[in-house]
Amino acid sequence: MSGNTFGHVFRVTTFGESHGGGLGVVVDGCPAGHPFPHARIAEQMARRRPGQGKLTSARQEADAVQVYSGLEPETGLTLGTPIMMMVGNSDARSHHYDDLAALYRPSHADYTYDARYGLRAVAGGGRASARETVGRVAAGTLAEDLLAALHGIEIVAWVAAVGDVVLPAVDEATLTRAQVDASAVRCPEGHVAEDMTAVIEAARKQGDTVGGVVRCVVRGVPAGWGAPVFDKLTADLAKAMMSLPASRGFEVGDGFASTRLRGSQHNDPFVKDERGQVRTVTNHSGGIQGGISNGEAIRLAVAFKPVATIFQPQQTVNRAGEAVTFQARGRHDPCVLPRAVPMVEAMAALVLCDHMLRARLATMDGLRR
Ligand SMILES: Cc1cc2nc3c(=O)[nH]c(=O)nc-3n(C[C@H](O)[C@H](O)[C@H](O)COP(=O)(O)O)c2cc1C
Repeated sequence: MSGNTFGHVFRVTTFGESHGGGLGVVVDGCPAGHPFPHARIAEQMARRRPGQGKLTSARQEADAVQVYSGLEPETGLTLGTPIMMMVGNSDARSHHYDDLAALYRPSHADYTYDARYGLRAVAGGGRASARETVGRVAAGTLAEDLLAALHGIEIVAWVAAVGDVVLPAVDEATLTRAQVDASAVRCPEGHVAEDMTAVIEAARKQGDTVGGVVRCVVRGVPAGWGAPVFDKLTADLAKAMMSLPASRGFEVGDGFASTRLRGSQHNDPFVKDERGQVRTVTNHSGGIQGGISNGEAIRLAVAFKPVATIFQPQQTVNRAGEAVTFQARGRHDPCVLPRAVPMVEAMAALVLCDHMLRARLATMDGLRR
């Protein structure tokens, strides 16, 4: 397996390199008859793209998605056949990467790609570049649109920490993308967003980078999605999030903080609500128990590292193993957190859409039309 495909029923294969002809995705397993969400995909692609201001890489890419297959031309409905989406690369400055063929950037993927394949696409970092996520965000937004249409599901991610600046809490029941996008850093609390911006600006001026945490809530997932052993929702979400470039940690519910609680504090008591629905009073579990959704909001967090490309001299070795000093050039993100927000939303949508379709195949009721 090459590791370019994700999902079981709703399957995506991404393709393309950062400085090649373009990048995209083939989606296989999308149900027929769904109105293709062109506008929604364009919106999420705009939130993902570089060139959004001083906090992101200055590379200018329009990232307009072309759809090559899988839609009925007259109606724009999905045909149930593979959907191929692609964006071109127009602002690649490959000469900035000339030195990199012969040396290994510290904490980037040059050495490990060489170790794995014996060669690599040097310019722009090839598939190690976050440009690979173009295909994920396009496919994830289609998945999100299916989840919204069939179950009214809403997915909202936000920047919850940058360096030492931490957003204490938000109202996860009502938070909207508009509130998240009120600041360029994508933190919904104004004064915290300002502090985060200052930290990113300071890092950028020092030629350095800074990491942080994206949190995400998924509202409206019914009880009963997931699988009990290997393909637990927790496990699939962990794999999805940890497949994002620069991700270094993953939590569901209270995550690592749950280790500081007693069972008596962490347990989520069950009650029946006014509609006779089984609910929990609290949601420390993050909406998943035994690998299966319990009908509460799914709450997760992803930690992103301070990315590798800093504009300071660094010690490394070349392909011959000789010690050299490396000085980066080009356009890079001083902090990837604001752009990671739509990527986390997309990966959550891909996992949940796959499990929505799998849940339908799991029972006789789901199979009856
Ligand atoms: C939105 C986003 C933007 C990124 N931009 C850069 C960048 O400008 N420079 C860089 O060195 N790494 C960047 N990265 C991270 C690299 O793609 C990643 O660190 C590299 O592939 C090595 O993989 P690893 O960090 O997951 O081990 C970015 C990641 C994300 C999510």
